[in-house]
Amino acid sequence: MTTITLGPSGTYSHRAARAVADDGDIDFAESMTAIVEAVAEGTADRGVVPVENSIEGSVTESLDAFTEYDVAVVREIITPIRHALLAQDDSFSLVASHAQALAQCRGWLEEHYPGVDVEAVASTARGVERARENPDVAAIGHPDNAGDGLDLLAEDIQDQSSNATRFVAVAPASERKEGGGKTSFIIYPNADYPGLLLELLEAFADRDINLTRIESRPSGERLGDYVFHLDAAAGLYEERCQAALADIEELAENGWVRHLGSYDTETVID
Ligand SMILES: O=C(O)C(=O)Cc1ccccc1
Repeated sequence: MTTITLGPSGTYSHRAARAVADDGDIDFAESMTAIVEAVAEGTADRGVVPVENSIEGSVTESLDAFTEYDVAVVREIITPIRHALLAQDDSFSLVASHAQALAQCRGWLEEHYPGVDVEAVASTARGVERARENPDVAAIGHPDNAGDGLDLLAEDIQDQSSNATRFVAVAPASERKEGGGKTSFIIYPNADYPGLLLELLEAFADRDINLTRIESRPSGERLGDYVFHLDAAAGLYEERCQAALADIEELAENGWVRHLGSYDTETVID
């Protein structure tokens, strides 16, 4: 079974993917969209992408890919993220990393290297590659990337000590499950009236279903028109969850509702 995730080797996504790929068969792609697309088109069996970080919030590219491609969410992996600064020595003038990592360490960088240039690259491991090639470049990434010419200049440089990222494993849509403690929905009501969002939320509240997350993303159709990503702490095997789904489908009769399936959560510390 091939699992695809953000590469090259050594990214945080790679670490999360190891928990999914028991056989170690892991392929790499350069973007969240490419990972979700590979699963939707059948070139990989599983994809592992980050969806949310406790400091920086949503990974919007992953959410938008779930709207664009029909896939199932089959697992959720929460993992603590501890960033290190890696370089050949202290003489660097540029810090290269994934935009999320740069944002999670913004305060630390301003305090310790004020005015240093930053450059967003496709992944933390891409930044590590750049730093290995060029003494002017430092990278932010997992400390295990040190060695082979790269020193650990500082560890635990994230702005909050409890920095965690939620990853999901996606599978082909045909593998959607009803069993699991959580369910993800994407709702496009294609409507705009006072109380619409309240009614969508009531479908869950009235049945005592806790929502763990709601995020609006622009639909791309027109300004002020949104797609809602909603995670509920209930499985589709539960009657109350099916009833909530029926309600939101009715409310979104001019648009669409997609459930990405039910799944369980696990915390992976490594
Ligand atoms: O670039 C990586 O290593 C990723 O997997 C994306 C990412 C970046 C920062 C925190 C969590 C995930």
